[in-house]
Amino acid sequence: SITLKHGAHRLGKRTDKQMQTWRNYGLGQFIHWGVYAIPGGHWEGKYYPGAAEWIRSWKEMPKEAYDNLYKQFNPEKFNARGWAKQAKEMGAKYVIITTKHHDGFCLWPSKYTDYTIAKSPYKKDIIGQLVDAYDAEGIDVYLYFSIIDWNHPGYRSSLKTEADRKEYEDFKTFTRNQLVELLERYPSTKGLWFDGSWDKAWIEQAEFADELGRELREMIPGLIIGSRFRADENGNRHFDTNGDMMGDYEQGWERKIPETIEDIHGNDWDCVMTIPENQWGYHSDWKGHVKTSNELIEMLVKSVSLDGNFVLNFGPDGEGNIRPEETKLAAEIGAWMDVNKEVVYGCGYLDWKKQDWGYYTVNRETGKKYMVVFNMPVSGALRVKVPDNTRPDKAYLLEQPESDITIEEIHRNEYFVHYKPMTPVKKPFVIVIETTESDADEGHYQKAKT
Ligand SMILES: C[C@@H]1N[C@@H](c2nc3ccccc3[nH]2)[C@H](O)[C@@H]1O
Repeated sequence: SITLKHGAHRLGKRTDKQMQTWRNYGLGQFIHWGVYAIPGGHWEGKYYPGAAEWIRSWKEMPKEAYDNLYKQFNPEKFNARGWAKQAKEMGAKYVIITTKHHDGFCLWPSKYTDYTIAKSPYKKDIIGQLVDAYDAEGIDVYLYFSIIDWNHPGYRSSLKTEADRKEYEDFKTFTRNQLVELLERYPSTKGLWFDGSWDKAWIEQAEFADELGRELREMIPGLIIGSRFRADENGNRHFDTNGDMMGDYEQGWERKIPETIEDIHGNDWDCVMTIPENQWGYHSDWKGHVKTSNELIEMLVKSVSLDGNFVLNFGPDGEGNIRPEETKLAAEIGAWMDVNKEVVYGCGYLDWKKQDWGYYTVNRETGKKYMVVFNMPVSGALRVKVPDNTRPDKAYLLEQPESDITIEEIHRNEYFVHYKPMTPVKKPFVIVIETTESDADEGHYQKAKT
């Protein structure tokens, strides 16, 4: 490997308490809220086919019109306590809240720009209310911050001229000032979720970004920052020139989930996911497939089974309401978590061969192993392959600990867990499987000669 001044500053996972807490969350909530919720994906009767929070970039949206929307932002229905209560009931252990998206509108009264909530009819600090409400529910708060800022005069996506560079210096100072301001105002923040860091201009700021990250981490010991924040001195993002991840967890899984344990390269990671195909901010007319709670629960369990966190996005409307579709899904996920949360919280990857019926998770403290079943085989026989010197002794339904499910040995290190549900299976369910470390098997299985 080569020597880097601004590459990864740590190899391997962070082992401190704050990161252990992060690793054990399992389920998080993303909130995308801002003035883009006012048009909600439409303008003068025209439908915007892109992501609602990007409507300012649409050729049909006059920039002037968008940039004046804040003058009508007055979300009277906004109820931070209600949002936090709903997230608690869903089972979210952390929340990531947009402080400022690509449009540059600040949901907190920043003193470094007038383009903030303080200058809207609503006036009050939205971030402060959300931080207090989620803290009160015991849900850890993380702040989303977009480096891209279409409102700031010094922002550039690339630096072509000396004038660009001079302007961009002001933008860099502004960016640092806002981040320091956020951590000073909201010291209970556990981490920052950076976005919009793919511009050439920012990629060239390896030294500045590295120094800024150091300054922010000094302000809040244990602060958690993902791999999307900065590039190394050769312009490499997420992974430096030596292939080592920069930051505390991998932030590359946006609307996608790793397939195998090899895909995560031994790093912590989160998946951030939308309910429709690709809408983060409020769009009043979702087109295409809207994910069901069964699909979202499978994504959650698949993420946990591969040692990651799953963060589900909510996009409140211009009035401050959580839309009915999201309320319904939050309730359905919450009902499932009420019964099955122990297969998510504090759980991770079990190195048993993945089977078609679903996913294994294991509790990192207790070693308790779970089979989370999504696809019941017509036979009712759930195949389980165990590592050498491991013998499954007992299996029972998590919901009925007194149930005793038959385990049949069918081959060396291979078993059928025979389960015939009494009633039609409508939601994923969990079988707990207990094992003992047995000595080498008696060798009564003969390998074929071929
Ligand atoms: C977490 C998500 N990241 C932002 C985003 N902007 C993009 C531009 C191009 C490709 C992907 C993008 N994701 C989305 O607007 C949302 O905030």
